[in-house]
Amino acid sequence: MKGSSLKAVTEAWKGQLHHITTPIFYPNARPHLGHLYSSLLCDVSKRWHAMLDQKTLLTTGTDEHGLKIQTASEKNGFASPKKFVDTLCQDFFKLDQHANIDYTRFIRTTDPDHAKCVQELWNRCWEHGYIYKGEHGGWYSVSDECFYPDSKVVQLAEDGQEIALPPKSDINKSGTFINTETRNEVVYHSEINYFFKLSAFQDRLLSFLENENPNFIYPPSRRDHILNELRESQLRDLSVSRPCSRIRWGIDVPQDSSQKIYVWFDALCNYLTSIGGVDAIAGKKEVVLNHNGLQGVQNAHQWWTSTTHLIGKDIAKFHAIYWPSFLLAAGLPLPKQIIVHGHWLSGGTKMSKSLGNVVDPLEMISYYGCDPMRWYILENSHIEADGDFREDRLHSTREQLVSKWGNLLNRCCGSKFNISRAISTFCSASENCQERSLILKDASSKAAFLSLEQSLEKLPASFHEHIKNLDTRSALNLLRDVINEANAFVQSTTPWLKSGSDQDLIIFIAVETVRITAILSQPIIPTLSGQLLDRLDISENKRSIAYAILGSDNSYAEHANEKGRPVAIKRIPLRAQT
Ligand SMILES: Nc1ncnc2c1ncn2[C@@H]1O[C@H](COP(=O)(O)OP(=O)(O)OP(=O)(O)O)[C@@H](O)[C@H]1O
Repeated sequence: MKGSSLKAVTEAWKGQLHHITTPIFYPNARPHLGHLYSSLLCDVSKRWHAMLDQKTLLTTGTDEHGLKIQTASEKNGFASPKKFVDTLCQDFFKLDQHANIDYTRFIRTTDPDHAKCVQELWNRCWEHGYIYKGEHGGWYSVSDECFYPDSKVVQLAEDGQEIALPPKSDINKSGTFINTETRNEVVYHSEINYFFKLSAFQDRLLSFLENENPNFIYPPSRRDHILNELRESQLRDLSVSRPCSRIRWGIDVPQDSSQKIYVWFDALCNYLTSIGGVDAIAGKKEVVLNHNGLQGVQNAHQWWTSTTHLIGKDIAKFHAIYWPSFLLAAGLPLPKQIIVHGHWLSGGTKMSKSLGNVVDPLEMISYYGCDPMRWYILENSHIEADGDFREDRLHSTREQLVSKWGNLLNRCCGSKFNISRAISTFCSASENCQERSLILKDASSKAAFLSLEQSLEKLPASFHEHIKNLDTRSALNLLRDVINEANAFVQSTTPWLKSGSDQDLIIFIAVETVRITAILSQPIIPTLSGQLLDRLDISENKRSIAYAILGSDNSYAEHANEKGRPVAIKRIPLRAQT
């Protein structure tokens, strides 16, 4: 039966909650392509789930405390770290706005409700006996905001050669030491800190990830990576505070104002704050969230267990080991899932603010447009792999949108054809496609028609299968293939040399390809797909997933074949390299 697989999908998903989170980004420099990538995947996921009639939230924001911010603020001559982050977070707002990221809350860890939430989480862990005071000595990286064991540190000689770490007593503390993975500098510190009993959660986490919820970390390769880490090395208790003498810019430890809470404990808690806070999630109090554009969200507990964290692989350990442990210690439920994606590289290494090897997404958007940039990123990445940015490929992606999709639409909208007549004839026809195809005289045209009809029939459910796992590359390949198939069909059947129902049948299936692909691509390219649908005079209330079925809308395109209608997307040259 037509559209039955799509119906099964929509029925199963309808009415459920979907909360997706981006990591909160460190505003110590302007955002780059990597930040946009995480936000974009979340935006697509949110928009797709909304199309499936789910209630959705997307939360994002900035991680504004810690030594890195304090130091960068001083270095840049700001009067206070707050003034520094107030300035830099504007770039993150701007990127979201220009990239059309439809978030419901942009949380800043300097928001007053957040400080309260962090202290509540701390208090719960403290009351349950999972936080204690002790002396801490270790290798600390300011850049990575964490301590490393001796096994992950080497000394650098003056000529840059790596030397094995000398015994502790012989460590020349004025030498240069680096972490072996991130290559960032580390320094030896000994101080009084509060510790979190991370070691108490090793078995619990192993059993959870192995048996209770093997899909908690996606993709499986990332879960296996975390599982190996848990199996092979003993978790050590984690220092979760820093003395104020070293870090002034942070949230106070509730029991001890001489200490500030470790930035990761603070930052991870944003996910709780943004949907109502600890007590609301624990079900102790009811809150009504007034998120931007979404009034009156209730039941924080249910939202929390429907939460997916999307993160880059650089922060997998913090989300998959530390975060569940903090939550378990606090007696809170765990979120639904953690999805981990790969990195955009530049010169073979991770694009990062600290290294400065970045692509400025705003620059690309301002020249090539938001939607071509969105399509390019989503088609040229895969969550399991790292990727390289190429501006010439972005340009050719844009070219393809113009020459394939735009061309198919423009052909159908030519003044020789009458889409309105074509769809009113074939949408209301009682015969099935097999019978319709008989109108076409030659066997190869009939076969091509039936093949295209089948591709369109299968498209929505297959598209869903890929998008639900954020395999946007495969999803976009499906759209591209069917558009190519429709172009080839029009080219070979030459409707401009035909008339009557022969011509109408070709135009019917070609324009239906544009309509269905534009409906499905709304989460990917929200503006451009809207313009394509506008060009076909498709009413606003017929753009939902239920209309992504051949022949499901019999009342559009009344004026589509009139001359002088605006074109959705035009060609531009590759940007001149400066
Ligand atoms: N190169 C990248 N590729 C993909 N995602 C990235 C990349 N860089 C950052 N991100 C996203 O941002 C998150 C980290 O944010 P952060 O602000 O720490 O970025 P960063 O550029 O790595 O910063 P820094 O260089 O200051 O450490 C990652 O987990 C990921 O979601």
